[in-house]
Amino acid sequence: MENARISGDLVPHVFGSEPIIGSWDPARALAMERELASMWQLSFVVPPDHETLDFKFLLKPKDAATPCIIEEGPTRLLTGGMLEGDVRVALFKLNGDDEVLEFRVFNKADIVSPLELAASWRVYKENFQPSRVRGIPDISINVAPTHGTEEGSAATLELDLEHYVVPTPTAPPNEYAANLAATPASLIQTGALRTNDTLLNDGIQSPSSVSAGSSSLSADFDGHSNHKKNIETWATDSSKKIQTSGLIESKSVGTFTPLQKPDGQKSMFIDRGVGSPKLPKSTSACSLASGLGFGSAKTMPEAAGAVAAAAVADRLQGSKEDGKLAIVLVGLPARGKTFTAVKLTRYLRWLGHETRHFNVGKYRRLKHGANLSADFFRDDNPEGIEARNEVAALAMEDMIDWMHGGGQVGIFDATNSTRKRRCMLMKMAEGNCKIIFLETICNDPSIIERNIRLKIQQSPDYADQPDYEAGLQDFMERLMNYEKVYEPVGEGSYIKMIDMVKGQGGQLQVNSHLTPRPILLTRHGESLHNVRGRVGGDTVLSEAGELYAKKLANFIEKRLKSEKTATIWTSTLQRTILTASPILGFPKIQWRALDEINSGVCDGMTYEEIKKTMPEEFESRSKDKLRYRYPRGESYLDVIQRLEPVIIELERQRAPVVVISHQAVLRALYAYFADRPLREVPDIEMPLHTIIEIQMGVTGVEEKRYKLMD
Ligand SMILES: Nc1ncnc2c1ncn2[C@@H]1O[C@H](COP(=O)(O)OP(=O)(O)O)[C@@H](O)[C@H]1O
Ligand SMILES: O=P(O)(O)OC[C@H]1O[C@@](CO)(OP(=O)(O)O)[C@@H](O)[C@@H]1O
Repeated sequence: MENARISGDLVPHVFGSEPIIGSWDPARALAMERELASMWQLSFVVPPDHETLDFKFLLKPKDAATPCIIEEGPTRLLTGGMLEGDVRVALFKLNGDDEVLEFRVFNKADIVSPLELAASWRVYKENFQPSRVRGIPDISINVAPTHGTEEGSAATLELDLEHYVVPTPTAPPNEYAANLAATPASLIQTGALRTNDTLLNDGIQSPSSVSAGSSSLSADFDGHSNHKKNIETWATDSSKKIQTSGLIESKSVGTFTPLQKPDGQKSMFIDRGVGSPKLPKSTSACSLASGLGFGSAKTMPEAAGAVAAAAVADRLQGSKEDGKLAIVLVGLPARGKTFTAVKLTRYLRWLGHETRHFNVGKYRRLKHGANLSADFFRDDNPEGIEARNEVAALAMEDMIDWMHGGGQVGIFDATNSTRKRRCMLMKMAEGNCKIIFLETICNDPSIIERNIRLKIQQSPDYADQPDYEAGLQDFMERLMNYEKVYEPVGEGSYIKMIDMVKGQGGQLQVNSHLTPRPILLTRHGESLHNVRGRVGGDTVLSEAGELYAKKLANFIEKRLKSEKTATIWTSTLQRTILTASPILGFPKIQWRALDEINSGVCDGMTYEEIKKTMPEEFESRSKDKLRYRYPRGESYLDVIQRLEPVIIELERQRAPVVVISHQAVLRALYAYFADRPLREVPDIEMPLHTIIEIQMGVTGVEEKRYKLMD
């Protein structure tokens, strides 16, 4: 709606037939947002086949005591996202009809993708119903600002967003960035580098044409682009960085290959072993893209499997200190191995593992150049096979050397498409590191086609190939050569990611010798408040509670005696800390997130007292115990939300954990492992003096209960 004259103390609203717009209650109308000085807007998602939405506009004065002003004329009807009939102006009579305010009305409907629609509508429909019980609503949508929005503050916002652009603070040099492109030591030491490729190295050794740390590079790119560039090489300590104009992705050093730019200029492409976005090379590439309907392709969902695989590898890895793990990718070309390797590297680093990505394709290009035809990859080309195995071995040597130097998880990125090759790698790993194979399998032709197009556009292998079709032809031949000899993984520890690339569906098959480890859940020993039936509080243990604490310590000593290590987690309330105190020999960690549900104003009361003194609270809680939030306290939903980091940490633990916590908290934790639905959480049986053992094997979750005393 638009009206240049409206003053700030009348806020346009929408009200009508659906609960989201107040079910015809002006007091619960939905406020419109001020887009511009004179434009107010409200946008929301409705299913395409939604029942007709009846609504009207109304103006709500800031002062709640003043009545709303409802627009003149019949109810407006919204069907399929569009207004029925003519979009008439909205007329409001003010000051006893002496004045009429007129708004122009605009209506625009966009189709949002089924994914976005389903996500937003389902989430609203199912989970985020405004809480119907006493207490603060779980969410409130578009509540009109109650204070502090001075008159027209939004209107003063400059529309030209560039006006607000500030320089991005420069991040300190990141030694990881060089990782992907650092020129492999094994190739430099063996002098195996191609001579006519000009190399910037990481300062280990400088080929004649470039002196490490030189401030300029004279490179012979096809003769006619022999020009000086202001460039600094990137020394191993990455203290220096490349500064130059015209370079693409100058975040790392590596081989430079001239890149065809549309205006015929030569610039330099850096081979980091991973594709980096480049300008399309020829119209055919564009037409193919649009032909595949990728013209408007949004970014594809992240490789979900990579994170899942990392979680498995993270558990396989064992305690961070001494584990060495090689994650060896397996898969045909264009199955997203490198894409997955990059995500895996980033995620495992985030988990705290010293991780590095070794891309064998990069070794091959460095040693044999980036312009090898499909023949090089034929299974009846002995030189090709010899050369490919040699660079794979060189990469594996580098990885093992790196591990001896402190590296923990190496991501070995190559097709590794035969049992013979994988056997060679397992032999090299013996005594140096564990190996887990990560096979990416993609059966979706549209994804494969998309990957191939991107590969030819982005891969260093085709950086010199100006003709997209020729590149495509060659790559398809290369693919055929690999398909002829490809042997799926069936040996050792492995994870198969099957069609997981779209982030929807697909499956992860894990065959690895993950030693399952137990998680022991138990409430604290009986507390003085438990004896008196009082909730919350922070009381000490009763005599029975103290006896339980001793029995628990004996139990844990026996149950975990074969474990190298374990940890004891408690809340910050003394009834759990006192329960843990007799346990010896294991580190104890106090989590505030494990504190009992906060009963707010009811803390320390019995249920009888609550029922007598706050009947409406008691009534509300018994009606919806999941969503009910104690005044100035928490709901079970609040407890569940604050337990997410605990769950993530429990999933990552490789050693047993003993969780000593509280009734409500343990109901929520147990529901996660036992896969119980949300609505059951507040009523799950969680008796005192009982230990629930959860065994998290690869096949699923087993449970066992020990009742140590009544
Ligand atoms: N899940 C994905 N989402 C988006 N792009 C992807 C995905 N997987 C692969 N790609 C793109 O497809 C191309 C081929 O993937 P790549 O990882 O290089 O395959 P491989 O290493 O198996 O040969 C690359 O340009 C990559 O960016
Ligand atoms: O949600 P309900 O069933 O009230 O159970 C939670 C209550 O359990 C109690 C005991 O009544 O927990 P705990 O003793 O395990 O700390 C109270 O502190 C807590 O408010």
